[in-house]
Amino acid sequence: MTTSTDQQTAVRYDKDADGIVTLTLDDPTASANTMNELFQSSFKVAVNRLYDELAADPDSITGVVVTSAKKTFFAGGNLSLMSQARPEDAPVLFAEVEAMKADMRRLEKLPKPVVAAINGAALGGGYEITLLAQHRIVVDDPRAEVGLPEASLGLLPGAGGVTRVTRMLGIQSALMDVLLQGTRYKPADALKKGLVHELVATREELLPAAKQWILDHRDDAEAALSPWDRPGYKMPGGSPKSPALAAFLPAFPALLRQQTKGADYPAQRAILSASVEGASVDIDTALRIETRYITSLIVGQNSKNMIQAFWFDLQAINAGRLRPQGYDTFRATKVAVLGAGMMGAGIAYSCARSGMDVVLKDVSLEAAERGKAYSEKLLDKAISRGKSTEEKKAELLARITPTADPADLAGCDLVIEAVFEDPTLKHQVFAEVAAHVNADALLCSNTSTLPITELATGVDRPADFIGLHFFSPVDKMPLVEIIKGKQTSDAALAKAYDVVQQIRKTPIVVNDSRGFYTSRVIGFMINEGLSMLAEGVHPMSIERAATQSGYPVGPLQLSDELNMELMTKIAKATADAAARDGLDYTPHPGDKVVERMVALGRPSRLKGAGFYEYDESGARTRIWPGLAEEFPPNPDPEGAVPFRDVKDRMLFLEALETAKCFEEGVLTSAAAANIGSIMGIGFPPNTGGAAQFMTGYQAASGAVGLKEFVYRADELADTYGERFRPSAYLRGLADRDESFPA
Ligand SMILES: NC(=O)c1ccc[n+]([C@@H]2O[C@H](COP(=O)([O-])OP(=O)(O)OC[C@H]3O[C@@H](n4cnc5c(N)ncnc54)[C@H](O)[C@@H]3O)[C@@H](O)[C@H]2O)c1
Repeated sequence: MTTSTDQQTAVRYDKDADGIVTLTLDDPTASANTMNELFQSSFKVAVNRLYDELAADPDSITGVVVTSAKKTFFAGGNLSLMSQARPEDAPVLFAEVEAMKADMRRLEKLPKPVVAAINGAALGGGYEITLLAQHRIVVDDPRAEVGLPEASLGLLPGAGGVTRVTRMLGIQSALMDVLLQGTRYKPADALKKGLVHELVATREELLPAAKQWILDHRDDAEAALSPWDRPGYKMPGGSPKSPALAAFLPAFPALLRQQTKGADYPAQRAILSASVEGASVDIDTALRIETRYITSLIVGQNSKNMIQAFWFDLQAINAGRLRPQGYDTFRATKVAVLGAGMMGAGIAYSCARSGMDVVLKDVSLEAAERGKAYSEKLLDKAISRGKSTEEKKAELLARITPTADPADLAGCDLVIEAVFEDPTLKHQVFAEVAAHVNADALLCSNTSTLPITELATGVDRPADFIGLHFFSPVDKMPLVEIIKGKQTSDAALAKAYDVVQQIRKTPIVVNDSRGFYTSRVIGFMINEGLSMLAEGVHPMSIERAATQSGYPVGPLQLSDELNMELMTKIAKATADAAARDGLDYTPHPGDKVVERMVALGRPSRLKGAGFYEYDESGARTRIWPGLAEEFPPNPDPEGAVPFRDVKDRMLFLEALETAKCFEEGVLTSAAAANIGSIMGIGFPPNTGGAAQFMTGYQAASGAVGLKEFVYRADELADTYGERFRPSAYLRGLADRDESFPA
């Protein structure tokens, strides 16, 4: 019997003959359920109705099932609205969140059992709704993930998530397993963690199982209470007042700093505080404390920056914003990977994993087989971790054919070249395979620095030639930079975009330039770090400034990894090309440091000697003590360069070069700059990426925007040199209150 009213609602109310009410979340105005106004008002109506019916007849309702009619159970908060909230909106926002949470609390306290029947992903706000239930059943489908990923967007689970998960799992497990990392759990793992109580195999079994649980517990008064509302409830692992936990608690902020390498993530700090402070007080007070923290995060700048990159930009790229429209989706079936070295081996694995047949070609069969053995090694590791099986391994390896014979490339509709970084050799290998692969095969080069337009002169079909820049290690790195040469056709670009998505990586698209976007820009951060070394900044200050800004590693470590011999070669090639094209080229002050390290025979980790010392296994042991003689640190720690400037100089120079890439048309989209810089070259994720760092820059005064960025860049230029001076283009954008193209 359906008793829904005709009025528009996002929460349908149906009662069956057993007195079980099913609340079905089903927003008629959108494809997914979110915490919009309609949902909030519909939820209030539904909860009021439950209480009204029970007031009239306490036996009229046996229990409540909460489920959803959408593909995902519930998609969470409304991020578009959140990213518009300003500091002055805080009081209104606080009241709105509190009102919503009051209704949620009423459902939780209903004197009848509530069961969540989770039919699809319940992340963030979705999982918070299920926490109101005393029993959670989820369909065992890998898409039905549960968890609270808010931290990855600079937010916290502020609709009761921090408070209830803390009470459910205890402070330590709540923070470490669920809240701080924002981990998403597949159903079986969620069951193991205690985030859900029961799995069913199919969607069809979900409602019957939920209703059965209610019928089985209809006479059990405790079943209607959440654990934390039951008499005698004790928090798992103890409350902050219990001596064991009290002794351990002071270590948490340090642990967090260690995890983030000292980088500032306001959301993680707020989660820690909300969890611990909330655990010391009654649940209603705890929920209010949580509301205070979420309000301050929503109106702050950090969440806006992170939401821009990790939500809006990623979504746009996945939906094809950077792909030319009007071309059919391309699916590669057989790929020729030329060169089975470090990159080729990884590319072969990634392609085979996505189902392509791979012909892996090197100069000898042995070299090609060594490349294939890399896939075997990765798969053995995955099996030992329970992430793959012998059958899957056999299946994947069977798709990779190692060879030295170009005739084996017959039928390939895709070519990815990854031989040595030498334009003549690259021309040669493309010429060698041209007659064997399909006449319309997409031709891609994985060069990391050579301009695509020049490389394309070596093939008959430059329109089908494109750069596909992978990052190392290929199997782990999520990004591929697609480089469009002058003659590359839109059709080829669309195909390349599809190929990257086919191998389940994220594409960014840029126009041709030496070093494209990523390789070009990261060099500036490294060089700036090294030039500060020459200025007398202590090497550890430089490394720490980088990691405290949110870079994964500092510029000295990065130089050792990248190999300074290679960096010298790239700098020389760049200078030569500039001279040839009659362009201005100012050597960077950091180049001298690199040259000196090479001359000293300390070029890289690979050679066992660089800025750091390494043991036999290749592990870093300490900064090379001789460095202090080569580049004596200023005895006054702040004397050379104040720490704030050490941080800003690296960030700003990388950002300013990003702006130059927009100016030159290398970059045409802020989404590409943000995602490319974060996922490809480790630009600090908490900034939202290199473009967002400029447009969302927050000055010490609290003011936000490109104008503030330009002002600070001018300050740096006045002190440290003209390379920090914003260009007329950037200044123009700031003056006109404009931004980079989305
Ligand atoms: N190493 C990185 O981090 C990285 C990142 C992105 C792009 N790249 C680019 O990828 C390419 C390969 O780099 P790598 O690090 O894998 O180098 P590598 O030295 O590990 O491998 C190169 C392979 O090419 C093979 N090769 C040489 N001539 C060949 C020929 N005529 N036919 C077939 N194979 C031949 C070599 O035998 C070797 O196995 C370079 O252009 C490099 O700039 C490297």
